[in-house]
Amino acid sequence: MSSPVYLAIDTPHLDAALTLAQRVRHHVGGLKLGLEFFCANGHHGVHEMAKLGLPIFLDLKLHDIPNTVAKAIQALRPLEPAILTVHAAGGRAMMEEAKAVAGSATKVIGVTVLTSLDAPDLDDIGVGGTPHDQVVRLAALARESGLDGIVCSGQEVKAARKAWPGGFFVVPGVRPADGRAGDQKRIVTPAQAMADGASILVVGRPISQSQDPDLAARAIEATL
Ligand SMILES: O=C(O)c1cc(=O)[nH]c(=O)n1[C@@H]1O[C@H](COP(=O)(O)O)[C@@H](O)[C@H]1O
Repeated sequence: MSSPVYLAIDTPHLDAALTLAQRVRHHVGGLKLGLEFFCANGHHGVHEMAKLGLPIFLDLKLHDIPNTVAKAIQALRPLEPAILTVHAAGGRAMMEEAKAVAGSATKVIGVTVLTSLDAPDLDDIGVGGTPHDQVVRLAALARESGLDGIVCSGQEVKAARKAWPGGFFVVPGVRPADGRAGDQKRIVTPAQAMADGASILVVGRPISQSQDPDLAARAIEATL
């Protein structure tokens, strides 16, 4: 079975991205290409990364009016990503449109509450309640809107999975027990996230910033 770990490729440099992905390709299950990579390398960069043969998760976190998001997704269709993200806070109509225009082989996933935010951060942007409550609320909305699943932290995935047993749950912000949190605020270990119902994990710096990325990927895999 392939690893549930998707490697976050957070660099604007295509050569560095290819080198890193080649080093770890046998110990990760897919590659996550985010805004930093896509803004610098566009469709060409995605095609180059896809040549490595791993599933591509295109993490653009689209968030705009329904028409604009739908048109953006149409423009991305030739890339046939396995996974594509939109912000669940964009609302029901936006998510419905997103799912309607995405290719049938693409899972459209709603980002709920970023793992870099905690309760005071939500308060700052006028969202009352806890991250947990907000994740559960947006997960229900994403499900009703026809999406395939959500992104949430490992602290909420158990509750989200319980409410949506057939959902696809993406968990970033995971850290090995001795890992550095950096800007992530709602972290759990990879093993805990999987035990609580994650479908896949997104791991960036614990692998990419390691002296030996392949060893770091294998060490994480061994804990699962
Ligand atoms: O959608 C994501 O992948 C995502 C959502 C979220 O809530 N938090 C989050 O960290 N991510 C992404 O997951 C990756 C985490 O990277 P590290 O913190 O370096 O492991 C980054 O590429 C983020 O863009």
